[in-house]
Amino acid sequence: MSWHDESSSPYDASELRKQKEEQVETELNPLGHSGSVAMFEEDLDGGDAEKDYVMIKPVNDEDDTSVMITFNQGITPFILTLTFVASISGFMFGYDTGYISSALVSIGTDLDNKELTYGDREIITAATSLGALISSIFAGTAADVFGRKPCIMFSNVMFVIGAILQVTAKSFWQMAVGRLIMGFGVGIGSLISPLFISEIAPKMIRGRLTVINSLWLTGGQLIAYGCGAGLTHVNNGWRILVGLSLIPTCIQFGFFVFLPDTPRYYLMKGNVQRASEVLQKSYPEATEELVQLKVNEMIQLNQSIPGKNIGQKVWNMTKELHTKPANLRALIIGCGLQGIQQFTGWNSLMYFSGTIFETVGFTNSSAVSIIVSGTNFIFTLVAFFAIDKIGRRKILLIGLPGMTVSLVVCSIAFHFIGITFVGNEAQVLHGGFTSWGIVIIVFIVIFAGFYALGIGTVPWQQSELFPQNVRGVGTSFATATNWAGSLVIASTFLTMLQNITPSGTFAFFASLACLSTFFCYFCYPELSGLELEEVQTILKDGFNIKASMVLAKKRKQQVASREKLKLEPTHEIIEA
Ligand SMILES: O[C@H]1[C@H](O)[C@@H](O)[C@H](O)[C@@H](O)[C@H]1O
Repeated sequence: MSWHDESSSPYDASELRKQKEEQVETELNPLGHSGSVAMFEEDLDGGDAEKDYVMIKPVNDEDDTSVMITFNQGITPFILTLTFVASISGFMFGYDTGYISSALVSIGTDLDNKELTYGDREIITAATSLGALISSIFAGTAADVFGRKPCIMFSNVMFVIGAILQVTAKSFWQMAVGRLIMGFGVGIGSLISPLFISEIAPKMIRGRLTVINSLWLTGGQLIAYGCGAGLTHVNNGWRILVGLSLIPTCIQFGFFVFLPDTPRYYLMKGNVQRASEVLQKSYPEATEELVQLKVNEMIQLNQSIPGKNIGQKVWNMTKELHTKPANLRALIIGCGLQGIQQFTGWNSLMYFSGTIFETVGFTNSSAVSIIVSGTNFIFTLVAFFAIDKIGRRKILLIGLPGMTVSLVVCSIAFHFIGITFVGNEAQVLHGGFTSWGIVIIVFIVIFAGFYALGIGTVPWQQSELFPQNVRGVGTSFATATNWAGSLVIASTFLTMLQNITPSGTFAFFASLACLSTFFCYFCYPELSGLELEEVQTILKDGFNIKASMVLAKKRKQQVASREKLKLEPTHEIIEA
């Protein structure tokens, strides 16, 4: 696949600008208002048809190069189909990371005719995270070179090979290699699915649609826990558990044979025709001229990075990502949020909640684990409704303090239970079912709720932070941070329990959650309702928290007051 060569692009930026300004002035300003038009709700052909766009002058637009043309339509079945099919990757992510804890219990002597050692278990668990870390480093660039859709289909192939190797495994190493290959698929899917969804989503519900991926993810974890509990005592039940993962991945592959890639990707490749077709299908009510305007604008705002070959392009993109202030800020936010998501300790509960609950006196630990992952799922659903309406920033700033308090309470409760570790053995001062044990369960469930509402969900909105020309590498860095964090936590949690006690471990997570609240308060602008291209203007000369909140609010008002705007077509929307 070749890179799009800008020199052959039929679009010249200044020509485009002129053309667009003329259109803005003559066609879109029938009432004759002067200056750079902020916003209109008039049909291009001047008819009475339902209005489907607004024109927006972006914030801090010093060089005045662009006028945003945003579709303002509801969601269509086509966009919904694309979203649901892409988010099957989320399900695979959740299911494949979720089934392993129960599979490990039921494998018994099925591999090499001997029990798995503690180290074997760690290797089998960590292999998927390692595979995901490796593939996420390359996935972003691959998505730009080969396309989003072919990469997702490639991840399906990895899932199938990985699952077959595991289902038929007679030896430990075959199982571990199967998990590693499955991890390649998980890493690719975890990056590309949210990226794909954010590129096809209408801006006002982009957050929600991306959360569908997280819903499938946490739902996948819940289903894996449920199936795992049901199959624990079935002979070779773990093979069935792994085999079941083949169904969704084959469905996704089958659908993608017929579905297109994103318009933004087609434009990167210079395929204007295909981009227009997909946009038109996504917004059937938009006029042809409007689609064309949108396409032109996307070309203008998303100039691709120069370079003779892939290596040079990747190098230039990485340079652009680190040297351009808006990109660097996006990178700090993207990696920062993914790091916070992992280092505040949630996955230690996903992987080891059974151990923790047994230690504090619960015999039916798998039931409690299902309650915890069920809470994760339900509050991801709450995030689904809140993320665009209440906004990403607010739910983060509700979630992180809530997590901090829950972790502090757990830390205190662990102190009173008095657990210490001698080797791998937990010794409990006040054993059995105590009131401090109940406090721990209750606050772990509350922690799960606050986690899922904010930091469990928001970091996966990462694609919206980066402009198209560095979106691939940018999301790669952020996703790799996530998997590196997950790997570190999975492999150090038990050691932390032993060395700094459970009370110290939870206090450590609490202090990180507290620091993270400040990070989000100072560095994370409100991006709900903003165009992907508009986010760059926000990050251009600072984190612009205040400006972002004003802008997001105004975008919401625009949508809410469409009727009023028809009567009153000129409103200056944005001031610097
Ligand atoms: O957003 C997800 C989700 O919160 C999962 O429950 C967790 O296991 C993943 O690591 C995370 O990336």
